[in-house]
Amino acid sequence: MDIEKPQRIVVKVGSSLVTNNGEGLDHAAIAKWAEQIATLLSAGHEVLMVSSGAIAEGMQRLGWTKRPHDIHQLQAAAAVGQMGLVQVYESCFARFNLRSAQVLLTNADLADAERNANAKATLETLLVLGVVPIINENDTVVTDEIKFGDNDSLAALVTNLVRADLLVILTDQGGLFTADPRQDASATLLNTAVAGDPALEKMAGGAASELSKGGMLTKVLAGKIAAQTGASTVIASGHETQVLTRLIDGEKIGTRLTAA
Ligand SMILES: Nc1ncnc2c1ncn2[C@@H]1O[C@H](COP(=O)(O)OP(=O)(O)O)[C@@H](O)[C@H]1O
Ligand SMILES: N[C@@H](CCC(=O)OP(=O)(O)O)C(=O)O
Repeated sequence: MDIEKPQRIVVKVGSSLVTNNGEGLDHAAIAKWAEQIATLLSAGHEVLMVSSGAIAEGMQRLGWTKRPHDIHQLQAAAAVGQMGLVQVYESCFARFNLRSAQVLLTNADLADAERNANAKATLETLLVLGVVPIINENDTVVTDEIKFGDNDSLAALVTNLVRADLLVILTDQGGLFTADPRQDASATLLNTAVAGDPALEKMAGGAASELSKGGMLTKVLAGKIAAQTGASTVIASGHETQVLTRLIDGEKIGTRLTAA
């Protein structure tokens, strides 16, 4: 690992990845990311996580098998599920003697100068303390993000906020394909592209399941936002073995969107 050049990295994990086929949170997967993040921290890197999964976990805890359409029920599920989400992260990071912290934000918070400055100062302080921030949308106070599954753009805004070098969006596909691989078997993986290229938006389709919302379009748009502060974005599969440590070691995995 390149300890000469430590990087500040935002890692976003989506609902499709953090949950176990509708059977609650995937503890084993979360433990593996925690282990890799522990390795990155000990090499001098700084890592912030943006994790979805509150609604999925809340539905599980409430015994709901179908995602409700009522927005307030979704908000209630997120409030229930967020408890479980941060419990799993806390216990997984504790295995590596690391502390984690719950940070709930909205796009509107980051658009407000005073709240933006406070969020930045808190996150910077957590990083200095060696604590891993676990960020999610504050679903109690917003509805748009739930409707559009916009944790991808929240991750990009966090990348801008803390001037991270890299945004890694882990999902259930190997990266951005020329078309949705679930619908088009001939789709091929893009290895690199320039963030903000409008052609990418045409390739990106919607989400895979009822549990996740954003699909690939919000990831491509997140790459465009992250590039505004010079960060590259990698979209890669969270199922890939040691994906985070291999990426930071310079291995080419998934799709890299570079800032022009
Ligand atoms: N061009 C594309 N390349 C890859 N995946 C795509 C593409 N277009 C649509 N998708 C879909 O996007 C899904 C990932 O988005 P989503 O389900 O919202 O994941 P997450 O919960 O990780 O945010 C994939 O499973 C895939 O079906
Ligand atoms: N804040 C919500 C995230 C909503 C969502 O669908 O996000 P994602 O799976 O990243 O497209 C949650 O934790 O369930």
